[in-house]
Amino acid sequence: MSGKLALDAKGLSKSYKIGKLKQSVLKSVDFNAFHGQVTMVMGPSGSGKSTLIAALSGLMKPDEGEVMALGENLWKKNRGKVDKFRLDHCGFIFQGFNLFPALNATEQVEQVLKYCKVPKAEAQRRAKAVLESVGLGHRLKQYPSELSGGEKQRVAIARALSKQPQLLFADEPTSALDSVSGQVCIKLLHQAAKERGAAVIVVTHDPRLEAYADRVIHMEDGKILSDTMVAEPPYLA
Ligand SMILES: Nc1ncnc2c1ncn2[C@@H]1O[C@H](COP(=O)(O)OP(=O)(O)OP(=O)(O)O)[C@@H](O)[C@H]1O
Repeated sequence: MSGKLALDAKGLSKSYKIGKLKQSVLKSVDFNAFHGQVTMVMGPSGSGKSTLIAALSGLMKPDEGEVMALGENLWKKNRGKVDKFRLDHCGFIFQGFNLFPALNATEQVEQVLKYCKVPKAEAQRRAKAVLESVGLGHRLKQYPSELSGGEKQRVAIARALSKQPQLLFADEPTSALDSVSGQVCIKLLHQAAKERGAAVIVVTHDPRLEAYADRVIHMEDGKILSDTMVAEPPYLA
């Protein structure tokens, strides 16, 4: 699986209308990502990174262009099938963690598995195992208000990993974290690519994360300016 094309997008364009003004946010962008690789998307604020992720993951339909995701033409599907694709194959990690305040760490993960129709006993077993794998075996019953920022992000990562997605999207996953927690977070994403063959796409401003990237893409003003394969990622050194 590793090294195979997971995402292949061509000619993605998107504009937003604000009053009478039309702002072009993606300008015919071609993008691809491979299983087993961490692809980092960097660029200034407003350059279209989050919009690109949204178009690649089935969150927002582009005005033009095509996304082949795991061999399927994503935007040719009807809304329900796009949602189902996202549920079955995509994991998301966001800057703000997006945890439910009323659920403890285990329940956060079980909730997602319930949506994926995993039987209850299996969901309980998997939630515990995945939380242990991100180093939260001692925080299984804690609520978000009782967890540090780094721990909350690890719950969010556990939740995203629990359904074993082939496509993992992280949008500024470390920006609310101190550098140690940020490193733990990126190492877990890196592990998902290397051990499970997920295609991991990370939008970030954080240059420290480049050390874990197989590929770094720079965006500016709705276009890809550069796309660099890191021949020997520094983390191996
Ligand atoms: N729903 C929307 N309606 C109108 N404009 C939007 C919408 N979403 C994004 N934009 C605009 O599109 C542009 C690109 O936004 P996007 O979030 O993709 O950029 P970004 O590179 O991810 O920025 P940041 O690094 O600040 O998160 C911005 O100017 C933003 O204001």
